[in-house]
Amino acid sequence: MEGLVSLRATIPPVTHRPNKFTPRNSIPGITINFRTRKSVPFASSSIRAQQLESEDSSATVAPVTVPEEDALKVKEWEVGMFQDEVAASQGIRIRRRPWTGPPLHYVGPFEFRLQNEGNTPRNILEEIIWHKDKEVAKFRERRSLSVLHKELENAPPTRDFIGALKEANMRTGMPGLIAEVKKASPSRGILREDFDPVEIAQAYERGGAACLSVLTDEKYFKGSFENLELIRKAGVKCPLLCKEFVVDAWQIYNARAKGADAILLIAAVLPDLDIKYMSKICKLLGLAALVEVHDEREMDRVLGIDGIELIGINNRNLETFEVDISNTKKLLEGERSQRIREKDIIVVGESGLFTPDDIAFVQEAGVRAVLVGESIVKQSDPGKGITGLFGKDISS
Ligand SMILES: O=C(O)c1ccccc1NCC(=O)[C@H](O)[C@H](O)COP(=O)(O)O
Repeated sequence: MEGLVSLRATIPPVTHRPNKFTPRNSIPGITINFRTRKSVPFASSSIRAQQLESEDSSATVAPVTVPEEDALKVKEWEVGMFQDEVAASQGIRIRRRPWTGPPLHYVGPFEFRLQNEGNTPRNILEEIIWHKDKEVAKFRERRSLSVLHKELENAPPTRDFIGALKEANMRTGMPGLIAEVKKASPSRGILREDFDPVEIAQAYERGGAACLSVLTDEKYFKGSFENLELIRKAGVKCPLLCKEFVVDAWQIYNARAKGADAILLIAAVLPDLDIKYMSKICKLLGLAALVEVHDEREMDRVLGIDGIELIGINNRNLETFEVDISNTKKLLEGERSQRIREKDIIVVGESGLFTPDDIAFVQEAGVRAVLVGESIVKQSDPGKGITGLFGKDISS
C-alpha cells in the first residue's frame, strides 16, 4: 500500500459539530490536493478505512486543531477513492462501480454511451456488486442509519447461529446444515416455480436443518427481505443467515432490523479492514458473520483477521460459475487446518453438494457445517430432500 497516496491537506478549523456524521462529499472548509487525482469523486459509503491503520508515511496531513473524530472522518473520506487499489493489493479482482457512468457521446440527434473495460462489469459477481452499490445508496436515502437504529429496538432477539451449527454437528455426527431458501440463481435460473419461502423454511426445519440461509437479493436471485421477515415471523426457530452481497455496513443494520441472526461477508469483494470492522459491527449487533472465501489467498487473508469464528469455503467460483467440491479439501490442507483448529473456527462447505458422498467428502476434508441450496430446494418435499442428501434422517 506504500506510496499509493501522497496526501497534502489544508484543514482550516472545522466549524461543524464534532461527533456528527458529515457527508463525505461535502466536508465544509476542507481543501485537499492529491498528487494523483485532482477532482474528488463521490465515494461509496462502505467502510473505507484501509489506510487508517497503515504505516504509510507518505500520507501527511497538516497539523491542525481538528477533533480526532473529525480528522478520522476526513481521512476515511479521502482514502475511499483508493479502494480499488487497496483491494487489488490484497488480490481482490472485483472492482467497485465507477461513480460516473460511461461518457455520453452525441451524433446528430442521438446520444449513446461507450462501454469499455473501465465502466462495464467484467463478470457476474462484479455486475452484482455494482448493482448493489447503487441499490444500497438508494435504500440509504430512504432509511438512514439513524432510522435503522430506531428500528433495531423493535427487532426480534438474535439466536445463536454458530451454537446451532455446533449443536447439530455434535448431535448427528455430521456437518450442521444451513439450508438455503433459494428461488433462482444467475447460474441455474429458476430452481423452483412454486416457491413459498415459509413452507420451504418449515420443511427444512422439520427435516433437521440447524440454520437457514435466506437469499435477499431480488434482481439476481429473486429473493427478498420480505421472505426473511415472513420466515422469522412464522416462528421458524432455526437461526437465519441473511444471504446478501454486503458492500456497506448499512446492510448489516438492515439485516438485523429485519430479523437476521447472521450475515454473509464475501472476501472476494471486501478488503481486510472492511471484513474486520464489519465483523465487529456484527458482534455488536449479536449477529454471526459468515466470511466466505474461494481460494487460498482469500483463506489466508481471513485467517489473518482476529475474531473470525465462521468461514465458508465456496466451491462455486462466483466469477465463472464453475463448481468443484474438491475446492473445500484444497483450502483445508496443510497448516491451514491447524490454524483453523487453534482458532476454533467453524468451516462451512458451500455449494455443489448433492449426495451423501459429497457430504462425506467435505466432512472428511474438515468442515463442521455445510450450506446447501439447489439440491434440496428442488425436491417436492425439501425436508425429505435433506434426508436424501445426508443419506439418513438427521431430524432427531
Ligand atoms: O448460485 C449462483 O449461481 C451464484 C452466482 C453468483 C454469486 C453467488 C451465487 N450463489 C451463492 C451461493 O454460493 C449458493 O447459493 C450457495 O452456496 C448454495 O449453493 P448450491 O447448493 O449449489 O445451490
